[in-house]
Amino acid sequence: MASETDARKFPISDDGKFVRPPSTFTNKIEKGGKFEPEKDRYHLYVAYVCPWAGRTLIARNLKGLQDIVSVTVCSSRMDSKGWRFDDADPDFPGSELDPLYGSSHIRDLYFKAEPNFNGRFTVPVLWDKKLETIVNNESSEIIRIFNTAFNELLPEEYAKLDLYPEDLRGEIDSLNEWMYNDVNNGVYRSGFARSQEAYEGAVKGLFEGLDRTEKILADGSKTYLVGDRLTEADVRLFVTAIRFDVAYHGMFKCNIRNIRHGYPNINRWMKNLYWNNKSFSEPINFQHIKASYYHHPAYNPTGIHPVGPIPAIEAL
Ligand SMILES: N[C@@H](CCC(=O)N[C@@H](CS)C(=O)NCC(=O)O)C(=O)O
Repeated sequence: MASETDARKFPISDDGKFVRPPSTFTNKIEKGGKFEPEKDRYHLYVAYVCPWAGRTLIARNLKGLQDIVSVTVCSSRMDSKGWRFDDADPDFPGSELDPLYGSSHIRDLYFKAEPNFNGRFTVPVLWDKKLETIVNNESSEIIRIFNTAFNELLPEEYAKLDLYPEDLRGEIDSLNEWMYNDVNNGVYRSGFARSQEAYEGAVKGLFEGLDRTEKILADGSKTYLVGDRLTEADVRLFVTAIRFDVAYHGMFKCNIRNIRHGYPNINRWMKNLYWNNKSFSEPINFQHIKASYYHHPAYNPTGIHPVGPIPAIEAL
């Protein structure tokens, strides 16, 4: 794998495939552990463009953690040092300053946590204000932390919401596995492929994954993916589905079909979550999503981003 210094260049294998590196901070928050569940101790750094960060924002809302875990939104336009805060991209609306250290870039936090850090400077970042370090930078783990770690500090209605219920774990795990590879990461494997063959392999797998998802949701016009309850599986698919027509269809050449015309059941399921549940719609910023995906000099040198689709998501 080529070594990459510019944060906007993504890891590519010799045959042109996009290969997502594993996350590097994978601690838990738990009673009696290094990271104890406490109010006002943890801070989440995100970019609205990022679906992985989007998972954590939705889970934070669903679990009512807004007063327990604070959030900072950085600009959705990277530069050569990666994600930047408002002072490094002041013209970008809706981005914020780093309230903890006044950092200019997300990478400053990685170096604060680990001076010799040599991985990728990704969002989301779950930061510990007490020990001044990164707790976890893997969204699938952060949403599980949010699901359980703070339950004792939460009112009953939020504590009892379980996004990963014991009786559905087997089904959720097996769905997560192919859905991550084919769909959630499939859009990136299509968009960041550097050979025709790698792109075609990824995009075919992606649409097979969407076809499979469509069938699951068609079964009795299901409201949720697994069982009859909202689970993390819905959160994980939603963040990809909501970006699909707006960004992946065009920028990542995922254009065999789109969601609104090609997948009526995914569209119905997505619209229901977006329009009927504020936890899902609140962290969706279509302006950031478009501005960022189309802000890749290597893939879109003019930086012009498309006007459509209009509307970004259809009405119910
Ligand atoms: N496994 C990570 C992936 C996070 C990730 O790749 N985030 C992207 C933004 S969508 C990122 O920050 N990329 C910056 C880079 O790779 O330099 C997770 O799910 O949290």
